[in-house]
Amino acid sequence: MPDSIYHEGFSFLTPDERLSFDEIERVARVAAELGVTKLRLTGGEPLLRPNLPELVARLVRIPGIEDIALTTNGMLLARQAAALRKAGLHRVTVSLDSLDPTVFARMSGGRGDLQTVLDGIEAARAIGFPHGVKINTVVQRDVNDAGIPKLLAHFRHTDVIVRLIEYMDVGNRNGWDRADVVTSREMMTRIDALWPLDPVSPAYRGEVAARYRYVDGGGEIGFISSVSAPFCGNCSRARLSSDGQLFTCLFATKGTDLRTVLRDADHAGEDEPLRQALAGIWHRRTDRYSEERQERRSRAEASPEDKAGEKIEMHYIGG
Ligand SMILES: Nc1nc2c(ncn2[C@@H]2O[C@H](COP(=O)(O)OP(=O)(O)OP(=O)(O)O)[C@@H](O)[C@H]2O)c(=O)[nH]1
Ligand SMILES: C[S@@+](CC[C@H](N)C(=O)[O-])C[C@H]1O[C@@H](n2cnc3c(N)ncnc32)[C@H](O)[C@@H]1O
Ligand code: SF4
Repeated sequence: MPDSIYHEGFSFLTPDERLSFDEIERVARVAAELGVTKLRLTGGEPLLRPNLPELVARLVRIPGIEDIALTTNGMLLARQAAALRKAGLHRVTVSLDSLDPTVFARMSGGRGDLQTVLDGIEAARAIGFPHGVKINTVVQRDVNDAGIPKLLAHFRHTDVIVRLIEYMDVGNRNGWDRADVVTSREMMTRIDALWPLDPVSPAYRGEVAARYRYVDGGGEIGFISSVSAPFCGNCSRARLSSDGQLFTCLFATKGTDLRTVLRDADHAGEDEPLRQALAGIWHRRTDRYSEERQERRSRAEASPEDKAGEKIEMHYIGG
């Protein structure tokens, strides 16, 4: 969220514009009735939402929900980890792009503090989330790629799984250039030369990360190749923004307004309109942005961001 746009005078959502916990819980419950089993709380920064553990406790109780994860920048994690664990959160993913304070500062817009994030990761590990702790690392050429071995070495021989993510053209303002992408194949070659790797079978159909283990027993690592090897064919994710828009693709230009359905006074307390809206959106969806990007590239057309129009910004719908 660049300072130039989200400065102190920026008009953020009012409490009434945001979905309440009751409304989020209701969407999650109806989604679970339709077959959703996994929820992720992301953002924006989810730990800025007051009383987040209360929301977690409510979501955990929904029949059919087997896995609740949280993706966070880690700054407020140390002080909230215990309450989140107590509320029933299954696992935590912390975004961490570098262990070099200068690179970290550059990639986080000069905000945040590396040691505080590391303390948050350590707190989460010490508390012990049942489905574990992961690190999301977005790799950008000549920005943080040289520091990846140091970051991996830090977490080898721990139960923390690092996933290296190809830098994507999300939103409209990250100045993406394909030359900045370090492909998973390239990263894998570099890492394999240091610590040989062996593939591990996917844990579930459509798993986003390709899993590997260090042959020397150093643990597990994942590669997320959304640019070089798109996985739209297996995409099973919908994203609900805090003001109640449902997005069926990370690169969507518009969402569908569920807040109006939730607050429709003529059908107060009825779940059926919400169920129909959710099921209808999912059945109609045809999103395959990353595959289309790849196809344009192979036809040597203009880059997709030239054509895509205003995409939703990633901080609005999470990763
Ligand atoms: N293009 C694309 N990228 C995605 C999608 N889902 C995840 N990603 C990328 O992968 C990163 C990690 O996503 P997570 O949901 O944390 O990881 P995951 O491995 O899919 O999740 P788990 O298997 O639940 O641990 C995101 O921050 C994105 O960069 C998707 O649907 N499309
Ligand atoms: C948008 S953040 C939101 C949640 C939280 N504020 C955080 O920092 O983790 C969620 C994830 O998006 C991913 N992400 C952000 N920008 C990306 C990009 N350009 N390409 C690929 N993934 C990206 C990162 O992996 C990050 O873990
Ligand atoms: S680009 Fe869109 S459709 Fe493809 S995997 Fe990502 S979210 Fe799903």
